[in-house]
Amino acid sequence: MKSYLQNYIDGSWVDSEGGVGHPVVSPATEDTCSQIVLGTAADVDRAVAAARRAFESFGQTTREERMALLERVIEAYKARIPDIAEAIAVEMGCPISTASTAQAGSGVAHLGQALAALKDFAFSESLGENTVVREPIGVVALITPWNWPMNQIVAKVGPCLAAGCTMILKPSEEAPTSAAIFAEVMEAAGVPAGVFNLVQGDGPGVGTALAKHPGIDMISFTGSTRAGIMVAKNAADTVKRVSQELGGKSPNIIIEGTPLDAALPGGVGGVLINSGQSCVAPTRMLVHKSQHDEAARMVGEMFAAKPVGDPMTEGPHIGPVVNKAQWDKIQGLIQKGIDEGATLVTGGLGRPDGLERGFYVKPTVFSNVTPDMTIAQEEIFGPVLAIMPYEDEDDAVRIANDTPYGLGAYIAGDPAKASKIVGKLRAGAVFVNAGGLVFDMPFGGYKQSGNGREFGKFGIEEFLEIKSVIGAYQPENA
Ligand SMILES: NC(=O)c1ccc[n+]([C@@H]2O[C@H](COP(=O)([O-])OP(=O)(O)OC[C@H]3O[C@@H](n4cnc5c(N)ncnc54)[C@H](O)[C@@H]3O)[C@@H](O)[C@H]2O)c1
Repeated sequence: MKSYLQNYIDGSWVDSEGGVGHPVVSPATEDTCSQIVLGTAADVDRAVAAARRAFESFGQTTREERMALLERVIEAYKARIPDIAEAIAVEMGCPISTASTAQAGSGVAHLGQALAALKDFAFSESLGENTVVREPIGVVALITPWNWPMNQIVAKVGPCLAAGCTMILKPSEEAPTSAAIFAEVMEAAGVPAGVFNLVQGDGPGVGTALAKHPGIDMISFTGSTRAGIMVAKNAADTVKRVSQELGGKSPNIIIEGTPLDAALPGGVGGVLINSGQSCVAPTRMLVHKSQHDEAARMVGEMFAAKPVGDPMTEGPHIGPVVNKAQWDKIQGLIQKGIDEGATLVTGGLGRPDGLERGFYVKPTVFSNVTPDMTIAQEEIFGPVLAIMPYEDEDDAVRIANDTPYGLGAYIAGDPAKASKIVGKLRAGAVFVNAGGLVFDMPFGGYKQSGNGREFGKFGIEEFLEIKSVIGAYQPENA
């Protein structure tokens, strides 16, 4: 795979000022598959200066100009989907079929939704004699994770362009080459110099420099709650807006009496896709005590039947988890589940049979998990499911809400009964007999899962400031 040893700043690929090389390790082979250069605060200064200059004109563009630009970006993006998918599969281990469809494919969906939302977005509204105007906030830093790397990048870049902001992207150092290909997409689409900039780097280096930078108006952050808090603290001195899309531990309530053969597969698929490395994965399955043991048996069989293998081959299997640190963390949490008294239904410690190399994890199910256990509270980010028995509906809601997170919640069963629960769940998205993202619906968390909302018109709103114009005024960009 190609190495990317430069940053993309002010419309050109440029060397880092003082950056050091960083090997990208394939989680399937444990070998170096590519290399980037971790940028520096000097690179951030240069990118911010370019983005500030570009904002003077890009912030004044018309809706039609930005729509035409987004159309060009979509076309350029489509041409690179195979390259983006391959990069994702190699660098973070998502099997190539899912990397092509769900991962790389999501880029077209997000850019398309940004374009559709921009078409009739209300940038101004009259209030009596006066006018409320929504304007681009300015220069935005986009900090993204490795798990759905392109989905997270494009969910920010599309609305950011639509709003008229200029930006600096810092992708995860774990999945940096798909982001570099995305910068090539922006170059090919003719995005004006300085509007989109890419600075590769890690959290303590480039991430911190972005969060603290006085020339940046907003940080749009997706990642762990731990890092999101550090970003907000570092951004506080410059009073920049911080939008946080953070971790999750989503409950999946199986309503009492629901036939299990229909209710279970959706939740199982939601955990296993991407080897459990999805912020909104339904990783706690809440089952009435009368159906708990049967559900555990059935889910255990489904997990045991899931093949695990090479991400570069087509098929229904799952791949490895992203890196050794993550593999070690998951092993530690599986051990905690055993130590704290949960019932190990299938999977467990170590690699699956026949996979001695690569960060592969056994699809693992625990049952009889109680809310006080570590595996009921912490985001594991691996193919590990906790099945938790509940007494009655109130108990299910209490358990569902009993973590610091509030990203997603799932309900399987009778829609009338589900409807009574929806309003009691402290989560930013509730999936009723459904799963998967809907790209024009707002996406974001309650509680420590964050404070932002992304996707479509809600994504555009994130990147706008509100201006009151008191008195006679005729907006040009209504
Ligand atoms: N809510 C959502 O929309 C959403 C979507 C995807 C992933 N996530 C979450 O992301 C996490 C997994 O991703 P990850 O391991 O890459 O997360 P992470 O927090 O380790 O890293 C995310 C990004 O933040 C950067 N970063 C790390 N420390 C930083 C700091 N101190 N200052 C500035 N930047 C810093 C990283 O370099 C990376 O680019 C999970 O918790 C997952 O739930 C949330």
